[in-house]
Amino acid sequence: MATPETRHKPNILITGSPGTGKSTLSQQVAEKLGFEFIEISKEVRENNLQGEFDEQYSCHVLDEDKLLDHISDRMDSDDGGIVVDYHGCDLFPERWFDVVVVLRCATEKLYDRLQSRGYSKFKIKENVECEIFGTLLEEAKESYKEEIVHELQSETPDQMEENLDRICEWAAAFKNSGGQGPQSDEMDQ
Ligand SMILES: Nc1ncnc2c1ncn2[C@@H]1O[C@H](COP(=O)(O)OP(=O)(O)O)[C@@H](O)[C@H]1O
Repeated sequence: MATPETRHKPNILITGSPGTGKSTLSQQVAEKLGFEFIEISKEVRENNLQGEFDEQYSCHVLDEDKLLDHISDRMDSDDGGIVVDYHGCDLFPERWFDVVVVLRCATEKLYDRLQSRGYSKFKIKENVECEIFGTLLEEAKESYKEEIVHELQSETPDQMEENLDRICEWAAAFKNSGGQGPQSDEMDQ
């Protein structure tokens, strides 16, 4: 079972409230680094990993056990080099990730992004509140070592580009440290 000490390339989790830009950024990071991209919502849809249907949110609830089983071989491999995108982080084993990024976005912008997706008023309110309370950041800090958790603003295309560069630098720092995990002083520059 791989750990940050044995992994050849870092595994990166990109999390945040829906609409903060996770899938767009994750795709770019994976492309730039030549890493595999696991978009959890797509993985769940394509592999029938849903649980029951939630009427209020008008979507299927995730079957967490099925999902973890489904991706565990890849996540526990010593190869590493996987970018995961999901609006949650406490369901994954802590050992799976070397870098955890929490994307943040101002409420008005997030509201507009979710509205243009055609979300119901209820769903927009729930997701915007999740962002206001910083729920995902809190969850990430409770689930992973603080030094690997990074909060990044994701409101403008410039920020998206800066975030891409920073994450790639952290991935390189992991490699330079010989698979010992990125050093916190290198990561916070
Ligand atoms: N930093 C950003 N600057 C401008 N637009 C962004 C930014 N991040 C995301 N977006 C836009 O917001 C929308 C939601 O992004 P997406 O990546 O689907 O979010 P998520 O995967 O977190 O739900 C997309 O239309 C995307 O282009």
